[in-house]
Amino acid sequence: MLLIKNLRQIVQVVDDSTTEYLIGDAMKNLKILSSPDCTLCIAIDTKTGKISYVGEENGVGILPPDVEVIDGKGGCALPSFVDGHTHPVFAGDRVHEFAMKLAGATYNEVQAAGGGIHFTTDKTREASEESLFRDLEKIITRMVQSGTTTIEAKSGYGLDEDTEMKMLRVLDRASSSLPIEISSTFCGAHAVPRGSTEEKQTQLIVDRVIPRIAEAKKKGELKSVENIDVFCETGNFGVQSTEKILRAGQSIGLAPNFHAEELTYIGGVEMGARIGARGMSHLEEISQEGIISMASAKSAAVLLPSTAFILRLTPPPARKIIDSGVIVALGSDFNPNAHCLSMPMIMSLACITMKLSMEEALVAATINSAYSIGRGSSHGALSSGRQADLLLLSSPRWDNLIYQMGDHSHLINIVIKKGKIVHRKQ
Ligand SMILES: N=CN[C@@H](CCC(=O)O)C(=O)O
Ligand SMILES: [Zn+2]
Repeated sequence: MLLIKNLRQIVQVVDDSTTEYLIGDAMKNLKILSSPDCTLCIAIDTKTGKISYVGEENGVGILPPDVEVIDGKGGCALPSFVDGHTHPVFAGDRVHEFAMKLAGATYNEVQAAGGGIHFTTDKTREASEESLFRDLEKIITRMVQSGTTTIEAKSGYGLDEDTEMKMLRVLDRASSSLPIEISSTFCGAHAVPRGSTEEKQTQLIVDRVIPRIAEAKKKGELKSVENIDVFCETGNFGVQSTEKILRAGQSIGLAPNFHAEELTYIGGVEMGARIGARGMSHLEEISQEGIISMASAKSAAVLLPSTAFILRLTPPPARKIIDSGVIVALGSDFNPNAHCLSMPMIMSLACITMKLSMEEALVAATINSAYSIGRGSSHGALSSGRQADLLLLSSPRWDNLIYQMGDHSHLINIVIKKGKIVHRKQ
């Protein structure tokens, strides 16, 4: 057993192991335990990696002789973050394009000139599997240090069969060997490769790559691939091609979780709701009908505040989306265009640019983002029976983490994944 004691505050988010998400006003009502005398504790069964008790120390019962104790030092505990949208496997960076965008070029202009995803695709095709893994390892170390212990992570910088498979293998290796949990996503429809067409790329994905993924899954390889993604956008994949690809993914057991209505409105959300997509990301240009359809389909809206901020886009109508009862999650969208992997920064941006309250931002970055990758009842909250994925902060209040924008490396003392310490501040 691992016992974390001397805590002043425990942010449980919810105190059961059945709730899968919070919507509307419930996002504001976090379950929080407080003790001015710092008598709160969390007990973890290290054999299962699950939480066995949350509450006052005097209620924990008889401790086993081999109990390991962590002193919470009067700080607070909260669930570690689930990052609902990342592109962490790639070679090279695009700092030169950042300068172009600052000078006024739009995302689509950069891509049309052969940059953007195409630039990163060239570099990623050239890179060896080993070097992609080593780069990913460094990124994941920084994600864990900033409090993230579970991510959704996409392929999508290969676009051809072999490089997409290479990226998925890198993610699979990371998921079994690095201290982070990965829900991998096949995103071979991230862009139409140079020299191809939307139709040809759609056919390639449906006829060749998806069957190859199915085969690999059947053989017990690619254990972490769970989702299928398409960049559904003008100039990339239209609604019809997107539906075809997502349905082909669904037929081999992948959950649709895709990019929709980021730069232009084309009706991707209405289609996604109709086919039961588990999540849709970006949504800057979502329609009123789209919002209503997401609420009734229980599709998570995975909002990405750093992307809208960096590209100077009008942020999605987050208040309207929340007030309409949609399940709202957050993601860092870490990628060579939006090079921010810190979920505390993402929460701060969500509060400032999208008008979320701090409570709503935390719900979106924990239980609701867990829901967007099918882990809503096991991750993203601190209650008995849930996975012991949590952070210990040096501050007495959890919300300092959002308020002290960019200061998370100072505030996060310890990160625990499945009952094991995976980061301790030096
Ligand atoms: N919008 C599409 N895909 C990524 C960007 C990828 C890239 O520019 O490399 C995103 O979510 O922001
Ligand atoms: Zn993305």
